[in-house]
Amino acid sequence: MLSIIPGKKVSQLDQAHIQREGISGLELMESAANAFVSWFIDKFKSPEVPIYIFCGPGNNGGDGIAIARLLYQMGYQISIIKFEHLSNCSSNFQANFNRLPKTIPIMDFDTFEFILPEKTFVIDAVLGVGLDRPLSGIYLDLILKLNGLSATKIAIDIPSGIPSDGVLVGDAFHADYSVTFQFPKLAMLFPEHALYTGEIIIVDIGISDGLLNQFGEDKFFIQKKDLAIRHKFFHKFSHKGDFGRVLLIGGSPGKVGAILMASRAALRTGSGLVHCHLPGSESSSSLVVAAEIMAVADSELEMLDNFDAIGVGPGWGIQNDFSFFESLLNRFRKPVVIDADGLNTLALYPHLLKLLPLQSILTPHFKEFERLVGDCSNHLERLEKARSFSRKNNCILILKGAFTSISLPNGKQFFNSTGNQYMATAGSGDVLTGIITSFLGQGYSSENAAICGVYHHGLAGELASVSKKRGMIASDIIEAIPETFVQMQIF
Ligand SMILES: NC(=O)C1=CN([C@@H]2O[C@H](COP(=O)(O)OP(=O)(O)OC[C@H]3O[C@@H](n4cnc5c(N)ncnc54)[C@H](O)[C@@H]3O)[C@@H](O)[C@H]2O)[C@@H](O)CC1
Ligand SMILES: Nc1ncnc2c1ncn2[C@@H]1O[C@H](COP(=O)(O)OP(=O)(O)O)[C@@H](O)[C@H]1O
Ligand SMILES: [K+]
Repeated sequence: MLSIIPGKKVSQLDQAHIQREGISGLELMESAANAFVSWFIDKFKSPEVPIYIFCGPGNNGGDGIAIARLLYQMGYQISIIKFEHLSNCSSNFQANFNRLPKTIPIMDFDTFEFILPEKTFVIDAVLGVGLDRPLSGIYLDLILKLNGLSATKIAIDIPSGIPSDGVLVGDAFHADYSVTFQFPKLAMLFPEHALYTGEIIIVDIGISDGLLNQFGEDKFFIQKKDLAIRHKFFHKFSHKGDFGRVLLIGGSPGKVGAILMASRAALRTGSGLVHCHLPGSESSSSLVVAAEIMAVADSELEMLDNFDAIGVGPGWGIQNDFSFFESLLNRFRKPVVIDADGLNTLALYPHLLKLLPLQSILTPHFKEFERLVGDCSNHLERLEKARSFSRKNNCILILKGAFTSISLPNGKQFFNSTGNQYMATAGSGDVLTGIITSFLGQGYSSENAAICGVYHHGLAGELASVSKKRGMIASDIIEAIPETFVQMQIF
């Protein structure tokens, strides 16, 4: 699992890597510059478009200088704009500066006129994780000017002005792409910064996962390679029972679709038997929900222990009479998945939280979460509250959105790397409930069900949106679930 290192520890991490590999800081900077350049030339093949690289005085600026040299040697048209007298710049900046071919134009910020051709690249190498205060003075002046340009804007490591682990105060560089070294910086995952980071590209500069883990604390970015080990594998003789018998509870007049989508998602995730309970149904014989889904009537809910996992909430309606929910939580002692109106009911009757089976999984979006814990002024506070909620209630808290976070009772937080904006469509959360319930029913631990669940859900959204884009609907995500297993070679 890729550790997200706090900004204040990055220079220690770099030092440890330098020592372990027996290389110099300059060589590490060269790796960072090479990693950036490989991405750049792969993405933008045309050397005709001029590139302006704005370099601050620290190592972020040093990266910019090294990148300038490498791209120049490949035939790109480069101009450098620097801020400080060389003697005020970091030693690796100076060393790279001295290696620049004399033919690269170098300008000082104070005399630079911001008249650029319409089609240009602007590369922000002004400030990186060394930012220690909000932008002001000439730095702010520069960033505001850059933001006004129509160029393609690329940030090195992090857009200048965004604090690596906090929330932006004032303004920052508006990047179309942020090419970040080795791991995403925490703040790049905050919704507040979406317009600043643009697309995030993580490039490898050679620091090992083991070393990252030594410097990491409790935050991780989920990657494809982390998934196989968390999955269960089935064999030729596996039978329906091995794949689990799950129950999805929800739906109410006008909102039956929500629980049906969750149920279909559970089937597509591999559940052996999927039952669906629509409250208020006296007899299951009159209920036809979908060919493969078995309807369960109120009277048939005596033997909850027959189920391997239960998911509750999609389309349920807020339960003004909480006695059914209370009895469910009292009688079913395996982890449950709670979403939507299940969460809203918990917010209304918080004493029910004490009845949650250990390691249950709650899947709120921001609004549902704030109904449970109160308003949050920013994402940092939301993440902190998610961590304490999970600890206090011994549950797994999945906070949905871009870069969905998964908080575990032991304080660890995982951030999902799959998914896209096209998933912001009615019912996609219901699909997630079905996927996670299915994994639980197949015998996955709650942690693995949550991590595999959000990853496959996001990947299904990506796959379905390839051809559908804005027209994607939640049913398309369900139909793409099988392809996620094929892509990841999980059979
Ligand atoms: N060892 C290396 O050579 C490597 C360098 N990297 C790059 O180095 C960066 C970190 O470098 P540094 O630690 O030198 O830090 P920065 O280059 O981010 O900036 C540090 C300088 O900016 C000043 N500063 C901070 N906030 C400011 C503000 N608001 N206004 C004006 N000045 C401000 C600081 O006082 C300091 O002088 C990373 O983001 C990355 O780009 C690494 O990621 C890769 C390895
Ligand atoms: N911009 C986005 N990027 C990635 N995933 C997203 C984005 N917007 C929504 N999603 C995902 O879509 C799902 C939406 O869930 P939710 O808000 O509960 O929707 P609904 O109530 O309509 O089912 C969540 O899993 C969320 O992570
Ligand atoms: K930067």
